[in-house]
Amino acid sequence: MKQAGQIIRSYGRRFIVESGDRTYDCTSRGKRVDYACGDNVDITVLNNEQAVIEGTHDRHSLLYRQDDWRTKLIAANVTRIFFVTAAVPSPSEELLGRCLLAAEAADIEPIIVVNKSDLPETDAWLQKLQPYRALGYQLVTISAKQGADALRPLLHGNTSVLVGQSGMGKSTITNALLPEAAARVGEISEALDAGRHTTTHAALYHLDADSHLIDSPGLQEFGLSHIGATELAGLFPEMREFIGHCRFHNCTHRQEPDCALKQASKDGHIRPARLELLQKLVNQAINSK
Ligand SMILES: Nc1nc2c(ncn2[C@@H]2O[C@H](COP(=O)(O)OP(=O)(O)OP(=O)(O)O)[C@@H](O)[C@H]2O)c(=O)[nH]1
Ligand SMILES: [Zn+2]
Repeated sequence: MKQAGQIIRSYGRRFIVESGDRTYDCTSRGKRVDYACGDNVDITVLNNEQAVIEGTHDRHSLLYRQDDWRTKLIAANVTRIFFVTAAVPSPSEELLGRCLLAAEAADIEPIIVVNKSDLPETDAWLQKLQPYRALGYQLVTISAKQGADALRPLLHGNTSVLVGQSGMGKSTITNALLPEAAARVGEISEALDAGRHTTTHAALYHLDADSHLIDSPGLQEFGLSHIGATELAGLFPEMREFIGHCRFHNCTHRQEPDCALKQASKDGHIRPARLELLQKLVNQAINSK
């Protein structure tokens, strides 16, 4: 008999599905792997521990990244993305920029969490991130080692996902918010991860009846080849008002004369680093065709 459930762990090919007050270790029909943590699914129960995923229900949202040929689903049905960053170890501003674009493309609100505020290096990194606040993104500064309660009001009523480079503190945040659940889940993941400390799979935790949190594995890259060249500029909030004012209606904002975005950058309305990111992504989108 089929029953409904939700994927709360995704190991790539194996999934843990929560259904009612039970969890099942699941495989998928035909070895389908296009399921993500947070997906609402139908399962066929085989026994007390095992079930098979038959398919997903419609998704409200899907956050994913795509390198040239590989699609990596990050989380489904999330309403907020927390990009977790810290001054140590070496944060990448490009990765932040790419993640913000993926959030804009998926129509999910991103929030930037600057973790490790206890470290002296944090001030300089926070300064570098101020322009993102001007773009309308919320920045929250915390020290997860001391607690993550400042995030609670932002998590409330949402299904949130933590994304970011490895070592920025996503798991520390999860543990601070959910000491008991994390300890319980630690048992499952230890058996599967053979004692590794780094997060190797996405995991969904319940904060309360309507607030849920997904911790995801650390990212080193964030491929956006699912976003077409013409779509990219519209995902940069500061570029929107200039789109449509270039001399050529199909301007790619690279070599063309009288490009409204390049002019806006010269006039100080668009930071050069952001225009360079756009141009780099347009190059990649055009070359990968
Ligand atoms: N100083 C300081 N260190 C922190 C803080 N939060 C986390 N750390 C440390 O940063 C390191 C990485 O933390 P994790 O929570 O494992 O990072 P992660 O983002 O989950 O990393 P992955 O699982 O690899 O994706 C650990 O040594 C933490 O103790 C903080 O607020 N201040
Ligand atoms: Zn242009």
